[in-house]
Amino acid sequence: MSAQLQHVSVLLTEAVDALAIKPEGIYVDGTFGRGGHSRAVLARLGAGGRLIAFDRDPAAIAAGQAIADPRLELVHAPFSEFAVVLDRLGVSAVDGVLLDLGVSSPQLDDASRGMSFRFDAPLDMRMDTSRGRTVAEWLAEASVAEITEVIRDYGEERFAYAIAKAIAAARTGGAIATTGQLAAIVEKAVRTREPGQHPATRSFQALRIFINQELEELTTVLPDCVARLSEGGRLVVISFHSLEDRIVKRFLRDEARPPQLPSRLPVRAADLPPPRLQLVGKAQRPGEAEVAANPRARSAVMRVAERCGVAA
Ligand SMILES: C[S@@+](CC[C@H](N)C(=O)[O-])C[C@H]1O[C@@H](n2cnc3c(N)ncnc32)[C@H](O)[C@@H]1O
Repeated sequence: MSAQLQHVSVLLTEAVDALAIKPEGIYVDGTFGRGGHSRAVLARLGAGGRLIAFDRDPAAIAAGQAIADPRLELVHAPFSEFAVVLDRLGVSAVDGVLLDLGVSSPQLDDASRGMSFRFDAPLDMRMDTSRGRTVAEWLAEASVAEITEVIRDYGEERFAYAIAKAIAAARTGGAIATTGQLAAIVEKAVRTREPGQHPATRSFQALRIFINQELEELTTVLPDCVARLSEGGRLVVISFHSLEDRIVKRFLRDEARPPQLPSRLPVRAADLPPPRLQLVGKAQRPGEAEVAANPRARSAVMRVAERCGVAA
C-alpha cells in the first residue's frame, strides 16, 4: 500500500476498549477498511476467539488478505446483510459489534474512486465498485426535484435547487462524467461561500451518502446488531457527520428507554419487556492530540451501548 493510501484508525484504543473484549468471544467489525480496528481486536482475542469483518469495498477486502489469521473471517458484503451473513456462518449470537462509519482515507485519496473534488477523475463514488450505479449514471437520469432533494437532505445545502438546475442545464450539453466537471458546475451555482470549505463539499458528501445508501444501511443494521448481541455484548458506533450520529443517538436512546406504560390499559410495568440496551458512558470525541495528528478525526463521535439481560 502506498503511504498516500493508508488509513489512520480513529479512536482506535477507545473503540477497542469499549468492546470490553472477552478473549474467547465472537466479534464483528462491520467496517474493516484497512483493518486498523480489526488488528487491535485480534490482538486482544485468545486462540478460541473469532472476528467476522465486513466491508462492501472489494479493495478493502483485498487489502485484508494480507492478515493471515485463522480467527479472522473477511466478508465482502454491505453490513445491512449482517443477519444473513451471520446465519450463513452459523453464528447466532456475538459478543460485540463495531461500526466505524463512512469512507476510508484510501477511498477519498485514490483519485480513481471519484469521491473527491480534489482530483479530476470519473464521477463514481461507489464504495462497492462491483455493483450499483455510479453518481455519473444517476445524474444523467435524475430529475431536478430528485437532485435537489438529495443535495438538500444529505448535504444540508442551502443552494440545492440552484445546483440541481445547473446540473440539469449542463447535462444537455453532454454527460457530467468527471468530478472536475461536477465541482465546476456546483462552484458556479453556490452563491455564498462558507469559510474554509470548498463550495462543492456539501454536494459531494450528499451524492456519496445517497449513491451508497449510507443512512439506510445504518438504519437496517442497528436493530440487527441488538438482536444478535449476547447479554453484556457491546455495540460501538463511530459516526462522522450529524445525519449518521442523529440516527445512532436516537436509536440507542429509544432502545435504552424504560417501557412506557399505556395510560388506560391494565398493564403492569413488570409485564412489559425490559429495555434491550443500556448506554455506556457519554458520547466520546477524539482529543486535541488525535485531531492534530489526524484531521479527519475531527468530526468523529463514538457512542457505546451494552445488551441487557436476554430473555430466555
Ligand atoms: C472509516 S472506514 C473504516 C476504517 C477501519 N475501522 C480501520 O481502522 O481501518 C469505513 C469502511 O467501511 C466501509 N463501509 C462503509 N459503509 C459500509 C457498509 N454499509 N457495509 C460495509 N462496509 C461499509 C467502507 O467501505 C470503508 O472501507
